[in-house]
Amino acid sequence: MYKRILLKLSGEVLSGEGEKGFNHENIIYLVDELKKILEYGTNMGIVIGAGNLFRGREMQELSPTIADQIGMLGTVINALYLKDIFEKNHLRTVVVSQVTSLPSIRPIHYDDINLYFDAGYVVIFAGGTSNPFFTTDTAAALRAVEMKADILIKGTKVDGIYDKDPKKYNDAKKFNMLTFDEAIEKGLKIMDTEAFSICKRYNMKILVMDFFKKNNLLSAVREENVGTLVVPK
Ligand SMILES: Nc1ncnc2c1ncn2[C@@H]1O[C@H](COP(=O)(O)OP(=O)(O)O)[C@@H](O)[C@H]1O
Ligand SMILES: O=c1ccn([C@@H]2O[C@H](COP(=O)(O)OP(=O)(O)O)[C@@H](O)[C@H]2O)c(=O)[nH]1
Repeated sequence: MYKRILLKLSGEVLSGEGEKGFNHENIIYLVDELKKILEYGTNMGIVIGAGNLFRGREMQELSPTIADQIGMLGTVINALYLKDIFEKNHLRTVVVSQVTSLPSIRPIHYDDINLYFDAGYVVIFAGGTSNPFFTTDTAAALRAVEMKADILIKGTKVDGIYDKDPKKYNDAKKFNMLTFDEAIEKGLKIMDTEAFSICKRYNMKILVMDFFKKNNLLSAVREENVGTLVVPK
């Protein structure tokens, strides 16, 4: 069983696929799925996206640098929203970020991360990488390496990595396992090349799995055969 994981969740986990905003049922589903894992004492870092609010590339009328800063602020909004709901459901949570100074957000200090985990807190990393032109997948790769996670788990709306987008092609074939080099060479669009290449450099395994299937996250953390694993060799 993995002891320390970085979970990357798309903003749409909070709204429902293709929706905007917050859907309480979806968020309670997330809380329930996390509780099943946290009861084992698993150290849990979360990088949350902002697709339920703003994606830089969707704001064509704006300059990309501004649109992306709005996108990053969206991840901060999601992180604070989650912190409150988590705590109302008895999950102690700390939000850390470099992009904003607000009373409920702490700066990222490496020395503190272990203290938060030891005290049983979920750590939500908000604000992406702090730079425009990146995505929260790349932030997840960075934070996974920084917090020395056993694995980066991308919880998403498909059940793994395919040779082409399974939402567009019925004949797409799923991989059970592939290497970072294969993922990069094949140009698989499930994650950014930047994220794959950071994980490759630091030997950080990635698991892509269907977050919307009940108990799937627990199976993933128990190292059962779900989703697609991306490994160094
Ligand atoms: N090779 C691929 N294998 C699996 N999913 C893929 C692939 N290429 C594109 N996708 C798409 O990537 C999506 C998941 O990425 P996700 O990060 O959740 O999206 P976003 O970041 O846009 O919210 C899936 O819905 C799927 O349609
Ligand atoms: O390091 C980062 C992370 C995110 N973003 C912006 O924040 C938005 C939301 O992140 P993402 O698209 O990764 O969210 P998700 O699709 O996972 O919900 C992106 O579209 C970018 O505009 C950014 O500029 N830099």
